[in-house]
Amino acid sequence: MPRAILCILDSVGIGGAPDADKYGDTGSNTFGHIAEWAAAGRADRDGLRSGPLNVPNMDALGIGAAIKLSTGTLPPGLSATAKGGRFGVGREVSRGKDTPSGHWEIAGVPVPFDWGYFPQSEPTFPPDLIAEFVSRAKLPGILGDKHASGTDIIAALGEESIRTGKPICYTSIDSVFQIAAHEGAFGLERLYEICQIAFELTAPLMIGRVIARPFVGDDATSFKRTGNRRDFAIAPPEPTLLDRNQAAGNQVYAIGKISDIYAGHGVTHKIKGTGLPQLFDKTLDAMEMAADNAFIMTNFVDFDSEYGHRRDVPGYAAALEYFDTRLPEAIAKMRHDDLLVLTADHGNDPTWPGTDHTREQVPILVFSPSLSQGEIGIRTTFADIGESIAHWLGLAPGRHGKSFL
Ligand SMILES: O=P(O)(O)O[C@H]1O[C@H](CO)[C@@H](O)[C@H]1O
Ligand SMILES: [Mn+2]
Ligand SMILES: [Mn+2]
Repeated sequence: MPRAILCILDSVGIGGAPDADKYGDTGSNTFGHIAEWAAAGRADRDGLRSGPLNVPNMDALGIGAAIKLSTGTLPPGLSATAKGGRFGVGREVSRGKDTPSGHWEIAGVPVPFDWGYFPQSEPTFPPDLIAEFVSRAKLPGILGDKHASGTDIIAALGEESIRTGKPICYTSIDSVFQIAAHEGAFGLERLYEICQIAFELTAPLMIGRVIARPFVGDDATSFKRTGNRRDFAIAPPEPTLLDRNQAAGNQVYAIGKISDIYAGHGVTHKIKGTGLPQLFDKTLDAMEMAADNAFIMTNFVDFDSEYGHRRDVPGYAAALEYFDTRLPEAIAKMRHDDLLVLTADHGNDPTWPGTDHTREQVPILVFSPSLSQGEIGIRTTFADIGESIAHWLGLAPGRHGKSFL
């Protein structure tokens, strides 16, 4: 009986989105630019990595061919043809270039509405929203109240936050209200409690997520965010592939951020993890445990949060190379009728200006021991990924997208 394993390499875009101009992202290409920089010796870091990008396993599944299909250009060091599996390109119809939009559409539900966003001004949050938040959460006030990179704002305001008991509230070009506070001084449970209050206040503004960003450390030089991040998210507007597989009586393993991204809907097994090694281990564990017709979905967030937003090209390259070294373990564990799909939810080109996501097409790399090699072309919605998995698992077709299997 079939099973499906869907790996979201968070932010691993491959350029070429036809509407990238509306986002100021024309020419961005996360994977392609990393390969170019690596080939030019611009992704070297002592003790971490050096030289051309070394991803033979993803290349065999068709990453080079997918990038060529997406952009017309084959990045250096990659192959124009796949050696196994089916490769293609995903194009997003949802307007947001954010994590929930990408994930929901991949799971068969394009986002039909516009998210709320906070303006680039400072303060960024509506004063009445903050007044209500401070009052309901019984806070002495807040810090931040602007667009910021999470690591930078913790370095800048973390000490003051510890001293005053005021949490750091910030946003980005995504539909987010993020709250950073010290795990010890402020308290993790207290942080989650105020995030829940903020979520209730921001949901009517169509803000997609409130994100708890706990950190530890003694001062600006040692502050570090922990794996206790938690996303309080608006639920998808229709049943996703997760709901559909659960409703059919099957298992749904949600690994890493997945459960948060779908507001827990359709999840039968919620498995948390931190860092690429652990997330990969947990995916392999799930492959051991999963029953017939199970759907296993993992979000590998580090590509995005640790390297893309940080504009860290060597770090991103090393992360791709690490993931690639682990791929044969997943393939070795596959049963004859298991399906493995690698894709991404948006781009986050580390060579691009700023620190935000980039509007890109994404790779769709599909492999099963029982599937012949081939090309699936440029799919005009990410929902084709979810529909293909639904088809593989024997579920009835959904409302959006078409199976390529
Ligand atoms: O800079 P940090 O805190 O990592 O924030 C990033 O993480 C958020 C959620 O993925 C994005 O909206 C982006 O702003
Ligand atoms: Mn993402
Ligand atoms: Mn991100």
